Amino acid sequence: MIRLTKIFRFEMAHALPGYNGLCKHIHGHSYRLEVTISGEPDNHSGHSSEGMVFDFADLKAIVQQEIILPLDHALMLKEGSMPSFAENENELLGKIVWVPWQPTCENMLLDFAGRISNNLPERIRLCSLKLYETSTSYAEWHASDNLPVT
Ligand SMILES: Nc1nc2c(c(=O)[nH]1)N=C([C@H](O)[C@H](O)COP(=O)(O)OP(=O)(O)OP(=O)(O)O)CN2
Repeated sequence: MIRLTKIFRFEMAHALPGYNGLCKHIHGHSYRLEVTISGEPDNHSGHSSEGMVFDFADLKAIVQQEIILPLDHALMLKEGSMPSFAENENELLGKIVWVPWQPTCENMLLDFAGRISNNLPERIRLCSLKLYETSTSYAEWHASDNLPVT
């Protein structure tokens, strides 16, 4: 088994309503997301992906579609934390992503794990995610910590 990692960046604003500190206000981060998958290299000759576990380009396409396109330069807010009246009238509010959870690194990772896993072929496993919110703060999701209860 081999692990592959691809690194992504996106800019996003958020707020943590009810938080006892500055993060209760709308503020932005340059997020860095590290996505690690694992599988066995495909050594069937003649395929475009010969010798690869999974084409980095295919991993990029999944993460772009599921995470970067919807979240880059967006404002992520918890549902109910702000009236949504002006969204369609003001371009400044043109990219709000409403989520039912507090938009912390932890909850974002739980959401990302589901989105990425659902788009990977069965033979490829999502191993881990690492999300940097600042250069000194990051959260991690590991498949081994999140095994389904049987
Ligand atoms: N467990 C979590 N704690 C905090 C989160 C979070 O997502 N999970 N988020 C925040 C804020 O969004 C904040 O912007 C980031 O926190 P922090 O590392 O404290 O940011 P600083 O700029 O103060 O970092 P320094 O390097 O210490 O200056 C808060 N907590």
